[in-house]
Amino acid sequence: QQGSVTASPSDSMDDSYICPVTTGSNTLHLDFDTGSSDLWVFSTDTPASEQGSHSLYNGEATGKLLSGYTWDITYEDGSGSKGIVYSDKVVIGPVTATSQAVEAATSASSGFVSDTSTDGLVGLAFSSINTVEPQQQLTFFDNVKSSLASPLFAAVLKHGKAGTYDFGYLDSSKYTGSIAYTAVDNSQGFWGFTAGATTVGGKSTGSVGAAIMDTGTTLLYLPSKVVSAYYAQVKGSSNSNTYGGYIFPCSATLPDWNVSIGGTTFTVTGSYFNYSPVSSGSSTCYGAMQPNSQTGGSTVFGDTFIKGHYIVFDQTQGSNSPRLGLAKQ
Ligand SMILES: Cc1cc(CN)n(C)n1
Repeated sequence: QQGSVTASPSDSMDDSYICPVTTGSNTLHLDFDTGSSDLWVFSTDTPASEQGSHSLYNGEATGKLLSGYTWDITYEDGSGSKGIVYSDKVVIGPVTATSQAVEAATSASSGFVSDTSTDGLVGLAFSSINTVEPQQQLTFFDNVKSSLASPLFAAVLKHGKAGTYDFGYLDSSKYTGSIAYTAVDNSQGFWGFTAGATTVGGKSTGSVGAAIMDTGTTLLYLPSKVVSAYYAQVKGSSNSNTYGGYIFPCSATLPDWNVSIGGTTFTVTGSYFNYSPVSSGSSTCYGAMQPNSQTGGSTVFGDTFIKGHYIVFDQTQGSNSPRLGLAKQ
């Protein structure tokens, strides 16, 4: 099988990208996250006080309860959820997993409860970091990959408009030039890779090193040397204690940022680095490139980098030789 599902920005800042997913007989809007490995949903097992206006998965109606199984996840940004586990049919686009572990939330942190755009997450990192106990469960990709035309999926996310996640095939109409491949280190359960030299305005701004490709993270978190060298090219920028990161006048001209990955140079358009005003109506804006001290030292290529590129999460060389493919959209 193979196919595509629409990925829509959750808000005007491209905070996340959500896709329609049918779990059992209910369609929910889920955040596809290549930085985690649990498929969890708001459900009829979520306390009414926490259901908000979310669409709900009804495990009792269509699923098989995995008796005594539990899950509990905390993300890098401190958000989290936990609950019980069903096995059920999950359909994404035209791709079906017949017995997918659907993790029903019995508790979710306030950010999830109030984020009405997102009814849960689909973890697309490696199953080695799935949190279900006593028996770890497989991700949607791991469950379907042997039935896909090719064992891969591609993220084709866009700034301010709908893109897609494609499962099982490469679509040459969605990228330009050739795909540059680079080896993946999945020893920590992530799509880890090495990024190299960076430049801004023709000037070298240092090398990045080990990083993860994470569709579930909004911004681009880099070594402080690279970040300070970037904002040195942005008039009026500063690293604000008040706002916990680099800010600049919303009217500032933001230069493009270039990075070498897999022997090819990729560019993030400068305007993508204007995340949003620090508060509604402010003329001070918060940067979409921030130091990796904000992510516990991990360098994270989040949506700020991913949107505008064609990113392939690829196991065609075997599940022990995963790789990332990158191309310009
Ligand atoms: C909910 C969520 C997912 C991620 C990225 N893995 N973050 C930082 N927060």
